Amino acid sequence: MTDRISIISAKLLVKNWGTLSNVTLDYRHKSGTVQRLEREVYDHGSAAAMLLHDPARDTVLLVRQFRLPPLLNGDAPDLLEVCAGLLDGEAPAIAVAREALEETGHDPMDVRHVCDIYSCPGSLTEKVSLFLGLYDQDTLRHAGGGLEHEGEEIELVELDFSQALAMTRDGRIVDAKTIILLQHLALQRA
Ligand SMILES: Nc1nc2c(ncn2[C@@H]2O[C@H](COP(=O)(O)OP(=O)(O)O[C@H]3O[C@H](CO)[C@@H](O)[C@H](O)[C@@H]3O)[C@@H](O)[C@H]2O)c(=O)[nH]1
Ligand SMILES: [Mg+2]
Repeated sequence: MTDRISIISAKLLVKNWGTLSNVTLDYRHKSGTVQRLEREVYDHGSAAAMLLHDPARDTVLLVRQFRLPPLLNGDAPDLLEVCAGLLDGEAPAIAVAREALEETGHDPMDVRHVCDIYSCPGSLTEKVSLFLGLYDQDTLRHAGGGLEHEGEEIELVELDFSQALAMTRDGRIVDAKTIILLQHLALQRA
């Protein structure tokens, strides 16, 4: 790994949809002291997400869907997000195009990689590749809505960009990847 860190063992706690492991490691502090630590890590693979923007009308196309963890944390469970999905072994650019089509029905144009983020680096191995893409009436292929047989029920929500940005400030948009992409678009035109 690195000369600061030695992985001693990784004990599999749960292998189901994702994999939860308890990792034992030796961490050498700057002082030279070596400390044995245990950390639980959840691995469900990496992901990709895309903000769809229509520059002519200055709108964005988001998706609203049920998310269990916010509900368990005492928040509203229907989150407004950019379209996104897990990689399923694909390259991020391929996966994000597939997810955009499944979830929004659009085959976006001029897709551009923005940055990669660790969504929760203390607990998850997941790295999310963020993209910006353009949509309009010519990129529409079908109604979208996600895959019902996988338990998805996705509502498409089109908003004026300024309204979506305001919603990141008043708590109506709380998903990190969505906030980052909306702020990226705002910075780009500032
Ligand atoms: N059987 C089973 N299926 C699951 C489980 N967890 C999720 N799924 C299913 O796996 C699929 C995941 O859908 P994707 O569109 O590929 O991923 P996503 O959930 O949209 O993930 C994106 O958004 C998340 C929330 O912000 C992000 O956490 C993630 O990184 C990614 O960006 C969905 O059909 C969902 O129902 C589980 O524990 N068991
Ligand atoms: Mg998804």
